[in-house]
Amino acid sequence: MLIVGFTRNAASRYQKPILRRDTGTPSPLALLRRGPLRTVAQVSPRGGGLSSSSIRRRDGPSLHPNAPSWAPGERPSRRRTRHQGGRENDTVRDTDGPGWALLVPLKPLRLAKSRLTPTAGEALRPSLALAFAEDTVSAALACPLVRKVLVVTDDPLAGERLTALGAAVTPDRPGRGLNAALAHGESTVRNEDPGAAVAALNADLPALRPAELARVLAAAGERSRSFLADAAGVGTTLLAAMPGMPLEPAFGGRSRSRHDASGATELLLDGVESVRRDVDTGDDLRDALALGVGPRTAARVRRLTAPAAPTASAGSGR
Ligand SMILES: Nc1nc2c(ncn2[C@@H]2O[C@H](COP(=O)(O)OP(=O)(O)OP(=O)(O)O)[C@@H](O)[C@H]2O)c(=O)[nH]1
Ligand SMILES: C=C(OP(=O)(O)O)C(=O)O
Repeated sequence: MLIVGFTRNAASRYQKPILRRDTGTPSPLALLRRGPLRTVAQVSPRGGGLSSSSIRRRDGPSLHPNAPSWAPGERPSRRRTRHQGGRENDTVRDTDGPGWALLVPLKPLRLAKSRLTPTAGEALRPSLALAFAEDTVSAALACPLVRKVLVVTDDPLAGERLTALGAAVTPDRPGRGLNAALAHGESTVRNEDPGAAVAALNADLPALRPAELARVLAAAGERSRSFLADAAGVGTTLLAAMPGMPLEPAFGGRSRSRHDASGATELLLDGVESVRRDVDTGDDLRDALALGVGPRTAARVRRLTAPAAPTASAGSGR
């Protein structure tokens, strides 16, 4: 009885008043299998797409530039990281502004990404949410301007996996929603490291590229408080504050206008699609796949789109 009551409370704690509708096609798996997705990814001019070969080969290399070339848990040095992204990272140096501490909030996986249920189904949705968070955090840690990633989550599995990647994890102690979780993360970071600039970054950016994040953070380093609008132009994927400036997060729904009204400067940058591309719906996921997603998301999507295994009787009708 106690367990049932706890589960209900936990669910209502993370419930959203309004859920954006998934505008995807009626058949989500068909949507992910459609031709354009594969074609766009295969011929991605940036070389970062999810190729059909990387879909097929279970352990094959991902073409995404944030695919780690180091063992899980082994944090690369900043210098090594800077050269990993090749040409994209060449213009970003450690001296471009302060070191950033990134706050990444993450709901318990069993509740996260509810708008992806029509696409992923109840069974795969939590692992897809985890894959998004792993690819987001992995790319953030590979960004040369980032000196720390603090994940705010109550989820034990996510905490374990993200710690193994090199992130710090703190529980969602307030338990009063996304903005309270971020305020908690901000005070934790500022107590430990008062000289850090702080930025909140959503955990649902599976196409995130370290070099694009570096461009956004370099621009944020020139303003006292700033934000980046999401791909839909309605929400926010990153909110940044320089040392000594309060973050004042106002995420949720139409947060772009709220952050604007709060006095934060909007970062009007081109070419940072991977930082804007949050994934809430099946349509968003298809757009992220076209940009090129990280290796964990690629692997989960492969499971989503894999044809059902033939049964023993199939093909035996000769
Ligand atoms: N720690 C923590 N993170 C949260 C909370 N609510 C949302 N988040 C995270 O904040 C980011 C944006 O969240 P939402 O889009 O509201 O939620 P979501 O789980 O991603 O998706 P939906 O369930 O479809 O709304 C994601 O990284 C979430 O995991 C919360 O109450 N606590
Ligand atoms: C939390 C936000 O977005 P979403 O709910 O679309 O992930 C936001 O943009 O503030």
